Amino acid sequence: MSKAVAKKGPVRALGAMSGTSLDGVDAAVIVTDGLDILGFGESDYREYTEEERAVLSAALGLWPGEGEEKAAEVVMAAHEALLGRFRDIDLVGFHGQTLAHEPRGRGTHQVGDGDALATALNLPVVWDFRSADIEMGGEGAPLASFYHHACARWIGAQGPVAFLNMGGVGNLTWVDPRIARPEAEGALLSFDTGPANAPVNDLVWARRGLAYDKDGELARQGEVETGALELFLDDPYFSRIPPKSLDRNAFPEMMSLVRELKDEDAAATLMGMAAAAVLRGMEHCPEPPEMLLVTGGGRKNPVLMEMLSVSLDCPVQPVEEVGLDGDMLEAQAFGYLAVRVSRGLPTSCPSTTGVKMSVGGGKVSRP
Ligand SMILES: Nc1ncnc2c1ncn2[C@@H]1O[C@H](COP(=O)(O)OP(=O)(O)OP(=O)(O)O)[C@@H](O)[C@H]1O
Ligand SMILES: CC(=O)N[C@H]1[C@@H]2OC[C@@H](O2)[C@@H](O)[C@@H]1O[C@H](C)C(=O)O
Repeated sequence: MSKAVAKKGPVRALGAMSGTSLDGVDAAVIVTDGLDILGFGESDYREYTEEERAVLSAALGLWPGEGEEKAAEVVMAAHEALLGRFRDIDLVGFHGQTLAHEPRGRGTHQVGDGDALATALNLPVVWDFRSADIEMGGEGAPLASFYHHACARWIGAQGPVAFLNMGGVGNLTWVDPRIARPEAEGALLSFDTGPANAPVNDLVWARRGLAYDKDGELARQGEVETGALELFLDDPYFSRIPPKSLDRNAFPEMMSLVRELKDEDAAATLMGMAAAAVLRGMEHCPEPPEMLLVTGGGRKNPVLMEMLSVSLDCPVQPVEEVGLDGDMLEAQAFGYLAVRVSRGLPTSCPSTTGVKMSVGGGKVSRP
């Protein structure tokens, strides 16, 4: 093991996440011993160009060997350029780009090669975080849950809180910080709530050539079509007991449900579906959280935040309200998880992914 990974105290880990909304790569430094957050460092972002996004979008659903080379090139070039800007890094946590996710079938596929990245950066790289969990019967997602537990302790939460990540897909982690170890029974419950921003992005791209509905401007002018919403909520996914996870395009019927609607109503309805999926998800919490802390791009959408606030009994706040960075939380999570993997600590457990027993997923590649 390289000296940097083996050293005992805190390390400066660089986490990188290329999420399901296909907007770009986030990278952030976190200082941690794999248990506690000891500090935060620099962060940076590399947006995908329109051409790159088109390549990634066309590769969604592909499995290894099915012609994903172009997507791999896009992902690797973006990561090498972005991660090369950072200095004094001990270890990299590289999530890659999820192209396909079928935990009960073919597994999960994040494109990107950790071996090649380790060589390019001359640093140890932890990657392929999800496969081991799936091999042991888990969903392979969500994985940020253990980091959310560290966040809840870092903000000094005294009772249960919930983290909601509204990226392309939504995921929720209920945390009881009074239980010190995340893998201990009762400390965590996590699962994907449903589609979040991805359907609205797809809609405004197809109809208006926009990457996303900025500040919910389009949705704000429309009305939620309740018939479509009810049909969407009939899907058995929402009553399934968590843990559970989703592929980005797991609800293809959403688009046909709004096909006949004018742009404003279609955007409002898709946003309403994302919010309603969260409300259904909240019903699975073991006890009501003291607050819902929202991370990911969706927290910047006032229409979505309003939909959540009016329907939930607890305060709904962006994570910035408690001193965290909602643009970088997932990137930090994969830095934190990389340190855990390098130290043999678990990264998921039965209540976060449904895995049979706690598991530390992830390969370590050295330069
Ligand atoms: N000002 C804004 N108004 C409305 N929506 C926004 C705004 N800013 C960001 N978003 C939405 O958030 C998305 C990006 O979110 P984020 O970066 O959290 O996604 P991700 O990391 O790709 O996803 P995931 O967490 O699912 O992997 C954008 O594609 C857009 O839909
Ligand atoms: C398979 C996969 O990449 N899943 C992502 C996706 O994006 C959000 C949601 O679906 C979550 O399950 C996960 O990412 C977060 C960061 C996680 O693993 O916690």
